[in-house]
Amino acid sequence: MKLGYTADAVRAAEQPLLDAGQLDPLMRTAAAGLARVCRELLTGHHGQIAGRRVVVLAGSGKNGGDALFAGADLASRGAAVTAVDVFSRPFAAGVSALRAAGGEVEPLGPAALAALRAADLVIDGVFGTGAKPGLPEALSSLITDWQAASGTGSRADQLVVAVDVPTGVDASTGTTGEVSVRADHTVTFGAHKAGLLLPGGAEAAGEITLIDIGLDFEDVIPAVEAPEPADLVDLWPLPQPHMHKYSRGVLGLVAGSQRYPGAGVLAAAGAVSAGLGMLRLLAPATVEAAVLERHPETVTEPGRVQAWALGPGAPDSLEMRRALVDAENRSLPVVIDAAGLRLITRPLETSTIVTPHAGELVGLLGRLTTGGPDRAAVEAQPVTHAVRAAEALGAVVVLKGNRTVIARPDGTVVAPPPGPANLATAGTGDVLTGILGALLATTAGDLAEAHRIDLARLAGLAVLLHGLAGRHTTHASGLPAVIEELVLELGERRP
Ligand SMILES: NC(=O)C1=CN([C@@H]2O[C@H](COP(=O)(O)OP(=O)(O)OC[C@H]3O[C@@H](n4cnc5c(N)ncnc54)[C@H](OP(=O)(O)O)[C@@H]3O)[C@@H](O)[C@H]2O)[C@@H](O)CC1
Ligand SMILES: [K+]
Repeated sequence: MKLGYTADAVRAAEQPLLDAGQLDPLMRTAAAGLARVCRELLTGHHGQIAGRRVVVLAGSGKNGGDALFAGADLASRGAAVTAVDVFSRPFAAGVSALRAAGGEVEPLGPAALAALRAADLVIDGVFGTGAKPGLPEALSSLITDWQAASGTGSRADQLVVAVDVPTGVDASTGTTGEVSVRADHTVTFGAHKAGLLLPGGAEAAGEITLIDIGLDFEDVIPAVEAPEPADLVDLWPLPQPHMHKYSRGVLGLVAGSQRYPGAGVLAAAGAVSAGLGMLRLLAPATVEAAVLERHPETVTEPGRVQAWALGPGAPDSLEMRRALVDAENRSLPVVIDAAGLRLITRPLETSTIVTPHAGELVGLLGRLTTGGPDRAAVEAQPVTHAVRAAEALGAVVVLKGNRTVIARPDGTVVAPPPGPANLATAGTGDVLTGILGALLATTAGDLAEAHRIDLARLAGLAVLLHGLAGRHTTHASGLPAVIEELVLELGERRP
């Protein structure tokens, strides 16, 4: 799991070292790590370092300093390095090092654009964690003119390496202005900046390398967690040998209707594929019949459950309300999707996950807060609005989109990697609700006991697995079989 920290947290971690007069060694370590990645990329893509054209975009702060020192390293190995001095007051020690190694410094102007276009490698060191919002006009036209073509650099074989954070990306939130650098690779120092793991920033950053510069984050709560496939092996709740069907967990599912029976079938299949003790389905007879045909082990009588999932496929409101009352009365965890979201007008008195897409989040925020956003605002700033909803509801919010983000009421976020484009099809959300329900049912005991299981992290695992499964199928009804296979594999791979 990658952990992301805000710019303030990074500065706070850096401060004791700066107070101890350690700026110079910190920057040397950072620049050495950056230079190593640049050398590896140049050698890998262009065969060698000597003779390759490198352009350093150098701002006036330490980010520019890091880039200039790395440029000096490449120049000393024979690369032709030109630094573009963006603000006419570059980091002085970096300029001296570059010149001493044979590199040149150019002011920002027409020659800079030509150099950028011709470069084999561009090192973006304009802004890092110290950036204030908004790029100056001359800089934003330079970036636009250089990166106008699709992809990152001006040519397919041009490499772009961002120093710490791509310029134009907010290090803490990942929001980008109209113009920002698109990198193939970002080399970040001390800790992942939260913005590199969030929508916007993650796409701009490309692949990320973290360089350890000795900062201590032991007691700092990360702003963002980004789960990775290896986390599934460690953390996915798998059945233990001593379990029986009730201790493994029973999910009560309220999903599907005469009009939308398929959503009930998909939610049920999602739950079964993720693994659980027993599925108890409360739905009209047509939905029951369709689910029983596929999963004859399903129980269709009311009875005790360990968790509830409700909402896919416009199910009966009365049945959903009954489930919510039971969840609140017995402190059972609940996942609420689609039609179920419309029943929410106040925070629920139990562990809750809601799974809106942008439009549904608008409705939720409208009912829970005054002056709720419109859909465009949610799509432009998904993290901000998911967090607002999580705060207002006291619940975990899984805001579904091409980049799903998960917010906790304390404002921290879980950001799984983006799923494949083919998950943007009907029914995939129903499967996700089923998976989430199964996870709640199988971990309900731990949730109640000591809050050892974190709901948002659990949701992150579900979204991650759902995304991985999406790579192997083109439609929602293909997902459950792949999920089942992946879950079985997790069991085999767990040490
Ligand atoms: N964290 C760590 O432990 C370590 C961090 N390190 C490195 O330091 C970097 C942070 O350096 P930093 O603090 O100097 O900030 P940085 O990002 O270079 O930018 C600030 C400069 O840009 C300017 N400026 C800002 N916004 C502007 C705007 N909109 N328009 C115009 N100008 C604007 C601003 O000017 P000012 O407003 O001060 O006049 C200031 O000069 C970090 O990302 C990493 O690379 C490592 O070397 C060592 C360990
Ligand atoms: K940068």
